[in-house]
Amino acid sequence: MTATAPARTVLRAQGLSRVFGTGAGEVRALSDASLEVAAGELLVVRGPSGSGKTTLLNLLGALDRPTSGSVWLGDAELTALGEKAVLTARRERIGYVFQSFGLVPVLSAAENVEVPLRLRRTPPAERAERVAAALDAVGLAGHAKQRPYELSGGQQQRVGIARALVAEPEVLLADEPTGQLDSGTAAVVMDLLARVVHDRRVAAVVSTHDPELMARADRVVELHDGQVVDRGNG
Ligand SMILES: Nc1ncnc2c1ncn2[C@@H]1O[C@H](COP(=O)(O)OP(=O)(O)OP(=O)(O)O)[C@@H](O)[C@H]1O
Repeated sequence: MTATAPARTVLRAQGLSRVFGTGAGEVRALSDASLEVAAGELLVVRGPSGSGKTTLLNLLGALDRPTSGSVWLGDAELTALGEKAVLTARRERIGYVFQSFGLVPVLSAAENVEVPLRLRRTPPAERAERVAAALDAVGLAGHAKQRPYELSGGQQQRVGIARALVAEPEVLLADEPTGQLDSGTAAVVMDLLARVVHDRRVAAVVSTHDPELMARADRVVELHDGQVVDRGNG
């Protein structure tokens, strides 16, 4: 008999709420949302436009602070850290993938992937090695010198994934990563994301509108009007 150790929880949100003050009054974007993500798990957050997916991902990634509730990354309570410590946690422990890729247009694919390593002051020789390995892992070894405009949308997002993973984060957050891709390319990118999450044992949260992308999820959380309404296939 083989015993499998339960997967380690890496990211945990407890009772997260976020209220935005606007000229027209208060908007409750997220209400009392709780979730956990384990190492090597791909959690998909789905829900209609305006349901709070981006708000939730921004809070999980410490890009925003909740009105109430907490986010834990391992033993560290992200929501209790000061600005400097949050910045360090973001650089060292979390990788981000954006819907519009977020690549720097004047930098090559390799230079874009290198950015997180420069921010972490990784020595140049090690940077070159890790960038090459990251581009290889997303199938772009032959495209290192190309600028973003010389790449297709799917290739640009693969560069985005390589950049998010090059520094070996514990957490990967992707907000609508396939939102600007046609359905065939979206499927390729989502398959790649699922593979790297499982291979590298990253705890990943991916938001999407696209029902087809649910198939790659280990677990699905559904948001409606800022509330977790359903735990889908999990
Ligand atoms: N900075 C802000 N100020 C005011 N209201 C905001 C702000 N950010 C989000 N909201 C509101 O919070 C709610 C949730 O928005 P959010 O962007 O999180 O939804 P979403 O599910 O990501 O939507 P989409 O799928 O369209 O990207 C919406 O009603 C939105 O208008």
